[in-house]
Amino acid sequence: MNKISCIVAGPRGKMGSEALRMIEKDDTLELAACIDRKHEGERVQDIDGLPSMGAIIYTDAEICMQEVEADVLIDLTTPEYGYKHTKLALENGIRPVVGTTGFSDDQLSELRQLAETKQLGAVIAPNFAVGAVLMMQFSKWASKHFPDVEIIEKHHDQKLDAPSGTAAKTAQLIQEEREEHKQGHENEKETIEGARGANYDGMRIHSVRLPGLVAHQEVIFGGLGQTLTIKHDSYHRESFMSGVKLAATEVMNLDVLVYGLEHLLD
Ligand SMILES: NC(=O)C1=CN([C@@H]2O[C@H](COP(=O)(O)OP(=O)(O)OC[C@H]3O[C@@H](n4cnc5c(N)ncnc54)[C@H](OP(=O)(O)O)[C@@H]3O)[C@@H](O)[C@H]2O)C=CC1
Ligand SMILES: O=C(O)C1=N[C@H](C(=O)O)C[C@H](O)C1
Repeated sequence: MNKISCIVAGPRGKMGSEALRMIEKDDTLELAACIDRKHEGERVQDIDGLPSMGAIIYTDAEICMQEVEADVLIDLTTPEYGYKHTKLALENGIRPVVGTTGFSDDQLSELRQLAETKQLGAVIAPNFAVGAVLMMQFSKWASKHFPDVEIIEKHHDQKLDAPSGTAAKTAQLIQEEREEHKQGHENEKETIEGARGANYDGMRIHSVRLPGLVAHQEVIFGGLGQTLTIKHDSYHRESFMSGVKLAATEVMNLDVLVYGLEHLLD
């Protein structure tokens, strides 16, 4: 069986380097090339801290995607470049698997449309950890019975986007499930701006950023005389890798863009 050949964008990053280690050990995936901001023309194995892999690094994403024969782009970069890389991949017949968070709704719609026009599979997943996907699904279900809900997400202090992609996706899933609902006191006033967090359709999202954290989320539901808390913790970035592999495998059988790993799980 042919291996699925992958380009990884962001190979020196916390997630990108973990993805390289996963691909190195995997029998079904292989690394075709990397896209980085530095190290043009060098090999992955020549970069400190990266696995011993011979793939070449490109700093120009367009040239990379035109020159390298690859099935899948795995993007783990920044919102700005992740969006550009995803678009380029679709334009060059390469299926994107995107973990990068922080895309706007308009960007997601545009990419969905492009994938449809090209009839090319794409997976954009704000969280590749199976436990986090279940946490989001359980939260969606719970909101049917407990419409009063707040989300607390906690991440390492190097994270660029807030709220996290996972929190935004959780809020969207809850919005789809619960009836139209106003929560909290109608005369509530913040005496310090931002005290009540971000407002997504009346749901509050609180973003904590601290060294020592990896990726954590609690969804708290309040009812009469009770609360329900649904919580997930990623303590290590290995937690995301079975999801990255699943997406890189399943994207080969898709001809549309799917948003969220839940679409690929039984
Ligand atoms: N879906 C999921 O399950 C998960 C998603 N994420 C998301 O993945 C993304 C990356 O996270 P993380 O690894 O923690 O972040 P890091 O900052 O550790 O890594 C990002 C990497 O991308 C590189 N980069 C920046 N611009 C470019 C470019 N133009 N071309 C190629 N590489 C570039 C950075 O280089 P430099 O250091 O030089 O700036 C850096 O090495 C974030 O959006 C995060 O939210 C994170 C964890 C899980
Ligand atoms: O930046 C991170 O670290 C993470 N980002 C994703 C998000 O924004 O939800 C997934 C996970 O929470 C880790």
